[in-house]
Amino acid sequence: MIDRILRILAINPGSTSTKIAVFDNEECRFEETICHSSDELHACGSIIGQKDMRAGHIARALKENGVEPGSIHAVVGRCGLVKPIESGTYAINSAMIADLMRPHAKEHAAVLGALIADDLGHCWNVPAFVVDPVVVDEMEPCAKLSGLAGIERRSVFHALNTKSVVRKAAASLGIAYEDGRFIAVHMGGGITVSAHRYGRVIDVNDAMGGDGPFTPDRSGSLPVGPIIDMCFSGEYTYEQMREFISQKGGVQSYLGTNDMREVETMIKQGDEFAALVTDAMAYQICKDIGAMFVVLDGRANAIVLTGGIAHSTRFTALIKKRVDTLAPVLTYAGENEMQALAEGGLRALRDPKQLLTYL
Ligand SMILES: Nc1ncnc2c1ncn2[C@@H]1O[C@H](COP(=O)(O)OP(=O)(O)O)[C@@H](O)[C@H]1O
Ligand SMILES: CCCC(=O)OP(=O)(O)O
Repeated sequence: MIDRILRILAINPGSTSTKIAVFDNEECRFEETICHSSDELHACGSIIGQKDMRAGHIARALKENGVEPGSIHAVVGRCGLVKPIESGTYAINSAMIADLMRPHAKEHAAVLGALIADDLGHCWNVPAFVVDPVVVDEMEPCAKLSGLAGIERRSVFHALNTKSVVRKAAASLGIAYEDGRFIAVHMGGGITVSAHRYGRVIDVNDAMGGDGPFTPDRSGSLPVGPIIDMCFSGEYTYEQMREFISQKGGVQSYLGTNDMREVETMIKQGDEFAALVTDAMAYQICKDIGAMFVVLDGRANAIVLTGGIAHSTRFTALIKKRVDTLAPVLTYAGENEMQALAEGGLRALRDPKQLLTYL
């Protein structure tokens, strides 16, 4: 018997790009990354204000690639900061849309994945799903305590990509994801170091919360004392302080760019400070890998490096030299998010019982 071909549109909005792909079953028919200039983004005013602009690019890309909307069976989007939930594929419903419209959810472009998928699903009368949102929460109770009553550690990370690449890494080692212990390091705009034990992410730094290593444009964890002083100095607004954590911290604050390719060029041209900043980012990542190794009771099948920065062999070498005695280091440069979105959508279409409900 020949399987019916199911066509999936996958939508993945990032802070500076919108990736879209169309899959016929597991096979990618086309994939396109639409890069947005900062002028194009600023002209929209806010992340939510970018929705129509990004949706317009998607419509154009579908047309150019000869994909008729009527041929699509489901739309699957990356999803942003909704409530903490279990890993899986969720039907987009009114409760999710209401949560995506809350101010805190609008801080990251991933919110647009669900909103655009929902619009297109209604327009084409097909189901709209999200897969492994950034708020997948499988953290152990012990990992939730911050050290101050009233502040709980959050699970906000690259769940979609890291679960997908760790599955691949496990398969390459001949073990099931659900049977192994892995440390995944996603190194992109945000950097997260996650401990995967038997298929669950039991601890991870908060990608958006001033936690973990510094990144191309986020501060990561900071000494709290000086931050309190800055907050009350009268020199900075609330929004400026938030920006240090989410957009204007990290490499951006030291070197004036968040593009690690530019930083590599600076280093090649002899810029010693750029080399020091890069070394420090790798050093902080390694400290968190060490912490997650301990979270996994000192036993890991592999350390998996992924995300855009994993394309840099100079950078991955800086990490390997400190941690390759702990476990084999496997590199999956870039991300596997489009495939992971499509696979999540296909699972839900083929077996609707697997579809989870967002409450
Ligand atoms: N070949 C490369 N060498 C070094 N850095 C790279 C390379 N390719 C991409 N990057 C960097 O990766 C970061 C973006 O990673 P990516 O995973 O695409 O981001 P996001 O997690 O935001 O989707 C940027 O800082 C970019 O400069
Ligand atoms: C919101 C958590 C995931 C994240 O940081 O994504 P980016 O690296 O794409 O900004």
